[in-house]
Amino acid sequence: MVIKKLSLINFKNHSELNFDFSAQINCFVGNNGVGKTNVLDALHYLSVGKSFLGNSDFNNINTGLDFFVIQSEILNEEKEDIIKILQPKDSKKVIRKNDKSYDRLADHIGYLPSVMISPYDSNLISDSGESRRKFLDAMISQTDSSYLFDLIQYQKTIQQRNALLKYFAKNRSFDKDSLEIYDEPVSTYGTRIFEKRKDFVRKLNPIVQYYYEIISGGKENVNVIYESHLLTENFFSLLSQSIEKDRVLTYTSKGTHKDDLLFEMNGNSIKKIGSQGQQKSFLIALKLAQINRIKELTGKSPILLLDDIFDKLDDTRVSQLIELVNKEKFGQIFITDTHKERTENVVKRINEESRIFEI
Ligand SMILES: Nc1ncnc2c1ncn2[C@@H]1O[C@H](COP(=O)(O)OP(=O)(O)OP(=O)(O)O)[C@@H](O)[C@H]1O
Repeated sequence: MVIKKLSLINFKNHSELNFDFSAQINCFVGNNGVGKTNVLDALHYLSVGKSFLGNSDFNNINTGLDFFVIQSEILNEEKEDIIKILQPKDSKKVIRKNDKSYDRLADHIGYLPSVMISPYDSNLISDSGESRRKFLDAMISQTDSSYLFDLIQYQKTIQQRNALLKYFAKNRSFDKDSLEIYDEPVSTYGTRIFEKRKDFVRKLNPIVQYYYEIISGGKENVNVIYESHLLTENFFSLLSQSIEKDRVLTYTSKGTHKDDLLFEMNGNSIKKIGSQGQQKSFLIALKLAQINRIKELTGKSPILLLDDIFDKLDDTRVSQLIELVNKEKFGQIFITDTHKERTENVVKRINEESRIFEI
């Protein structure tokens, strides 16, 4: 997949902006706040239909205006597709491929896989389990559309079960049989999600270790560990054991919606003992492993979005990363940087065709 052209209208701070991309490396350079990351965010929209910053779509319309449009020409093997995303200020977002609207956003996921490496990745280490679960889900969804379907159904069913628990609490009543109606669907969707997450992390971990060793020069040993209540108990017994607790809490306390990823360095939590540089290297290794898995599972090279990547890494780590990017033949790459010269030097060292855009 190669993004050949991109046009933005009223997207964030850009009134109108057009790009003709290189099939290999594209760099956006300019001062702080000129809108470089916003261009990467537009590319992220093309991939998964939403902002990577988690903003509501309406907030991404240039302030005070009525709509935004992101349009792109994408080379999909031999043929060219036009992807258009339109967000009016007072109605639903529309995503079209070659003039045909998708019924559901989920149908578009996986068409143009992407991996973003950004300063916000540090939230993956510092935030609660929810952001790591979202990361894991986004990663698997890009390679497996039935996973996304199971996830949506699972979340709906858990919401319904929680609503019933709240209804019981409000009405000072309880009916175990009605609650147990949810056991079957929760268990079916949840167990499938669990199996896929477990398998994905099992295969991801050695690749993270491989990349971390290259980036860090083999100094520390890292691990990605999958944590789930389902590792020790099946779903039916989890639900029946926690029924009294759920009744008091008025929500479902056990299940795959509580899964987490543990990031370790030399057997300790990386959050506690990792320096900023080590954490950043780990996150890059994690993302490179993500690219590797997506490539293996879909046969597509995901587009790589590198936001401010060179800021916190020392020169050796930057060189190692560049060598890696060079050697592994990643897909199309988009980089932002405030230093034009640094970008030019980096790009020179990578033996690929490139374009630099001053924003
Ligand atoms: N909906 C919007 N309408 C107008 N401007 C917006 C909107 N959303 C964000 N912006 C502007 O976009 C700018 C930030 O853009 P962005 O984060 O892409 O900058 P950047 O070039 O990556 O900066 P840095 O080098 O600091 O990371 C800010 O000036 C912000 O006010």
